[in-house]
This record gives sequence, C-alpha cells and structure tokens, in this order.
Amino acid sequence: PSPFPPPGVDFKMKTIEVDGIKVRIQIWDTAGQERYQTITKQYYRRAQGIFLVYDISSERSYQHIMKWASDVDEYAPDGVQKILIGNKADEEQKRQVGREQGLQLAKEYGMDFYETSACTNVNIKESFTRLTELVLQAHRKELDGLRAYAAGELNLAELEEEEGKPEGAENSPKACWC
Ligand SMILES: Nc1nc2c(ncn2[C@@H]2O[C@H](COP(=O)(O)OP(=O)(O)OP(=O)(O)O)[C@@H](O)[C@H]2O)c(=O)[nH]1
Repeated sequence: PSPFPPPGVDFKMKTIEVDGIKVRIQIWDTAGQERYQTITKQYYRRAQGIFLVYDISSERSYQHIMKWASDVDEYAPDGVQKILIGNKADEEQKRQVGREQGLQLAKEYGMDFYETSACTNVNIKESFTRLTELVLQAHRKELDGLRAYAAGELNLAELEEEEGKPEGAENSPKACWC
C-alpha cells in the first residue's frame, strides 16, 4: 500500500474556532524541494485554502513566491483562498525581505499578508484563523444552505411532534396523548 502521508507531504488535523463555529481543518504541508513536486502538486487540487510561505531572511525564497503562485493558479481549484506569509519574523538581524515588500506582493496578488514566526509563535493562530475564515466565507452559501436545511429539519420535527398531540393538549391538564 502507498504510504500515508505520501513522501514530501506532512499531514496534521486541528480544530479551531471561527465565529463561534468549531472547524476541523486538515493541514497538508507540502515540501518545497523540486524532487517532490510531481507528488505534491496533486494535492493542490483538493485545497480550499493555501499559505504561500517565504522566509524573510531569504530574498531567494521571496522571489520563488511567483513560481508557487503560478503553480497554485494552474493546479488548485478556482475559488481557493490564499494568504501570503513571511515566516521567520524572529530573525530580524538576518532580514533580507522588508515587510513592505511582503505587503506589496500580497497586494499585487490580492491576498492577505502576515509576518509569522513558528519559533516564537507570532501570528500563527491569527493566520490560520484568517484563512479558515476566508474559506468559510467562500463557502457561505453552502453553509447557509446547510443551516437552513438543519433548521428546516428541526421545525419539521417540532411540527410532527405538535401534530401528534390531540387538540388542546397543551391547555388541558386532563388530556392524555400517550
Ligand atoms: N528562526 C526560525 N526558524 C524557523 C522558523 N520556522 C522554521 N524554522 C527553521 O527553518 C528550517 C526549515 O524548516 P521547515 O519547517 O523544514 O521548512 P519547510 O519550508 O517546510 O522545508 P521543506 O518542507 O523541506 O520545504 C528548520 O531548521 C526550522 O527549525 C521560524 O519561524 N523562525
């Protein structure tokens, strides 16, 4: 059997709360190395949200974002939500990419932007919450449909219960409908 997760992909599940809704997210962390890319590109297809991540201490990684973005355009579904991340924000002394450059690129692509640090836990929760929020917003119609459906089911159940009762049941203490 093929290994899970496949080589070049790390997989984790996490539950986060967004607007009072508990959302279980699957996180697929695809390797950046060229040799894994035939495999990892296949996983873009089912993505609902994507982080494009560069390293603020590497100008090269920033330049690579354009390539990642064009791969995402090619392989990910049309409505996929994207956020640009400049990671390693704790490495200020090694910074090669200014915050303004990150903001500028994000603006060009119409994406939100965060500088994060996985080491000092800066903006990690915020960026995951934001991406989940964007995905939920993009699926709002389906979500509202589900809510309406669930509410409809509940009303129907209440109605059926009401209809099962004999007339005046609620008002008459003597009435018995068991
Ligand atoms: N200082 C600092 N180092 C970090 C941060 N995030 C990751 N690193 C380090 O950067 C190195 C690479 O991290 P990975 O998580 O393997 O990076 P990656 O982009 O997933 O690498 P590939 O999957 O091989 O493409 C490791 O040594 C990490 O400890 C961060 O926020 N700050």
